[in-house]
Amino acid sequence: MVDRDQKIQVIVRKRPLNSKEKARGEIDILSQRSPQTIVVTEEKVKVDLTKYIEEHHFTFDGVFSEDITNEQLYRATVQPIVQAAFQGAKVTCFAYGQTGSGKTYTMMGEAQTPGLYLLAANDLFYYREQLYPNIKLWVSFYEIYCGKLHDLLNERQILHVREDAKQNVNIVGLQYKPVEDVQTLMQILSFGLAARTTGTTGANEDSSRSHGVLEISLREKRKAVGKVTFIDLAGSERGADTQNSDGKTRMDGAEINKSLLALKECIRALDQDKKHTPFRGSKLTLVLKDSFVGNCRTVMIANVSPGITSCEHTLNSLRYADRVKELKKGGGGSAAATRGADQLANILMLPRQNANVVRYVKSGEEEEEDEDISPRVANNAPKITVKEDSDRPTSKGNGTKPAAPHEKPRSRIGGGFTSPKTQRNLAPPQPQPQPPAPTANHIFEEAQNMDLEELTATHENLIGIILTEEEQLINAHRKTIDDMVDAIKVQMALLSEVDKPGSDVDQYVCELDKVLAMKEEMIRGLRKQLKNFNDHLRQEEAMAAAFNARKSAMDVFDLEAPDGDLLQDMW
Ligand SMILES: Nc1ncnc2c1ncn2[C@@H]1O[C@H](COP(=O)(O)OP(=O)(O)OP(=O)(O)O)[C@@H](O)[C@H]1O
Repeated sequence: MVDRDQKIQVIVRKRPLNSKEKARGEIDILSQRSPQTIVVTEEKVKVDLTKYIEEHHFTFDGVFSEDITNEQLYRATVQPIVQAAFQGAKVTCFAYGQTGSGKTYTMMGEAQTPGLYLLAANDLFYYREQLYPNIKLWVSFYEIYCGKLHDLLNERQILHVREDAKQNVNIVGLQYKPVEDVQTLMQILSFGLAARTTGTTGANEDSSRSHGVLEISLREKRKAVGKVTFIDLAGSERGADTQNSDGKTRMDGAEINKSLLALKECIRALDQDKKHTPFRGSKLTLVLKDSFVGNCRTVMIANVSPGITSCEHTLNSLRYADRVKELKKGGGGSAAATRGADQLANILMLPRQNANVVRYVKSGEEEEEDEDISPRVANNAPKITVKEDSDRPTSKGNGTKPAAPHEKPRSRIGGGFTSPKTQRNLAPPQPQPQPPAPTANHIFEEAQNMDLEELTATHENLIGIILTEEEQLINAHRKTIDDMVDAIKVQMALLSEVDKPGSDVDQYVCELDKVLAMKEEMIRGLRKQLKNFNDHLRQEEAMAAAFNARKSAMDVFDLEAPDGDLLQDMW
């Protein structure tokens, strides 16, 4: 039984051999030696082909065998900390593990064996009725799939993450549903689960490739009191989908890997009371920022499969869980990542993070320093205005400035296109010369010279950039369409004025020229962004090919593979 004040617990849960494994005659390689220890019996082969057994011992806060029910697991791990949510704590429970290891079974459960969601909900409603009648429960359910957030309770709407001035992370548009009883909560959950993403990979047809995040928030009036969050993580082995020929699957796998590594670092930071929590390391950790700071209780349940064919993945899962709680080694993985990032910047000529993204900035508007990984929402973006709009705020935020004295409207045309603001808006920005992107061949050659760890970190970094750029490109596209519509309105206003008797044709020519130049520039900017994105996609393919070539070479020469820790950190 867990101490209710314990900040972090790492638990291992072993599932029983399933019927397929039994039919294949698989042996069970996992044995629980004590309430805290588990041993993996790995069969190995010597160079002279004689077989031998290597035992791997692991110790955790708790180890639960295949005989344990969901309810017993809940009583021992999550129940002791659930009530803390009513006193302001953020209670978070992760289910980690290989595909098919029992994450969903643990979280959602089955008809006769309700999982942690339902068991916790029962207790939350019980506590509310008995002790906290003024507190209301709200539920949200979303998934993070390939770096994007989808609202599972709202037709998989894409959601954007933003940080406000106080550095609180908000998920814009996420729906929270009020729940008054367990039945309603479970109906909402079933609805959300039906919308969850599964995909097809080389390894398993039904593998879960998304992180599902269920949040039950406790609020008194409109004020947040505490919350309980369950995260059913994507299959941990998905991070190793690097052999796949499909770029999207590769990208998807790398994103999963990145998020799991970032998660590990964040939990370690929480446990070590570090001042800095690297929650920006992935979308998953960014949206969970709140759960890594302040009054938190975190449970990580590592689910493991017992069959011999799962040995490697099981060892990787246990090593991962071990490092989450194994606290005194100090983080070693980030140095390689930093080196990789430097190398990436050098080889690919990339500025760090998102700075490479071309953003269309109208003249007169300063480019903002913006660390927000989500792009601007089109509606908030500065637009070409049709109406005169003298009383608008003149802050940098909407791209306007006060009119200079010499910029008085020259035309009698009523449309806003003659306003000082419009004139400034319509002035095309100066194109910035950019060096040509290195070719995929060049990247491939350079990558061949990197050591495997650096190559991995560089590749991951590039994927992170690509995922961000993809989102930004799509948003820039939307914004361009909005701006184009506005530009058409301006042109229509011009036409209607020029048709009037006594109109100023010179003025018409001048204004039309500006609008057309602006449209040209918008398209040029978008195409530049598109090319940049496309270059990075090709570069990523080259790096994946280089990695696979290097790995095959290692396999051919039967070189000693890096230890499991390193492999886990790599992909
Ligand atoms: N502790 C357990 N006892 C009995 N059956 C289990 C247990 N854990 C898992 N199972 C069974 O194993 C199968 C796979 O479990 P589950 O779907 O929960 O895996 P998963 O880790 O969520 O996989 P994925 O990542 O693909 O979603 C299911 O049929 C489930 O019923």
